[in-house]
Amino acid sequence: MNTARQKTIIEISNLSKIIKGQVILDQINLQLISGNIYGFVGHNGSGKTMLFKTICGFVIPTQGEVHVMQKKVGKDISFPDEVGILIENPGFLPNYNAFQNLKYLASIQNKISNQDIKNTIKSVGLNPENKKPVKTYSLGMKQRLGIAQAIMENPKILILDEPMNALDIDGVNLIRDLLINFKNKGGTILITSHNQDDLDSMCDITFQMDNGKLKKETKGA
Ligand SMILES: Nc1ncnc2c1ncn2[C@@H]1O[C@H](COP(=O)(O)OP(=O)(O)OP(=O)(O)O)[C@@H](O)[C@H]1O
Repeated sequence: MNTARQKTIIEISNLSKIIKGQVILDQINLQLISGNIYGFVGHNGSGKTMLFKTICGFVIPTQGEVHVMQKKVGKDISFPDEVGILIENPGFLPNYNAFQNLKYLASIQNKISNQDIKNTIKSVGLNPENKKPVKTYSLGMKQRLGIAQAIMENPKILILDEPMNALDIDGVNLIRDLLINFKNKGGTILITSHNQDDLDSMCDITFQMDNGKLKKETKGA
């Protein structure tokens, strides 16, 4: 769906990544419109994480270009602004509690208040007053905190690699509602999952990655 208020938010042209002779991303072209949820599926090692890292400026393309909000990543900007990212395990400080960890990260930009941080922690089903250090958290609790870290500064784009990993059924439902709410307020989401049901229930468009190549697969709900 493309309405007058929606615009191209991510544009990828002829993107390839080759490491030690192995083609990891293979001439990817992609134009994403704001206000949608885009799902990416594919076998282990098909290149989903590498694609996300390239969009975030963590990996430099061998060939091709990535533009996020009309700025060329790696040229106009090193890392795109206003993007919330969850890729692999977020590196939390193990002896800090949830609030202290997010406060520490939020102090880099200093855009949000302590109350904003507490509200975000609550929104992912954690207790902002929990004083236990994050090293005592379960995998699912750490994952929820990782999602909180990605959304807390109210970015325009969310890039989430396997956000539903390790979540229980309540967690999956909570995060799904939170992401749909984010989209309904105009946000754009790129998300991977190995669970097709997770993606079908919220994605506008799903892409299939296969051996570094990308193709549009299905029109979701
Ligand atoms: N730093 C690296 N150096 C060399 N090869 C790498 C590096 N990072 C990833 N790869 C390779 O790139 C390919 C794509 O990996 P990627 O992590 O993007 O897959 P994925 O689709 O996210 O897989 P999964 O579903 O298992 O998370 C794999 O063959 C992987 O071994």
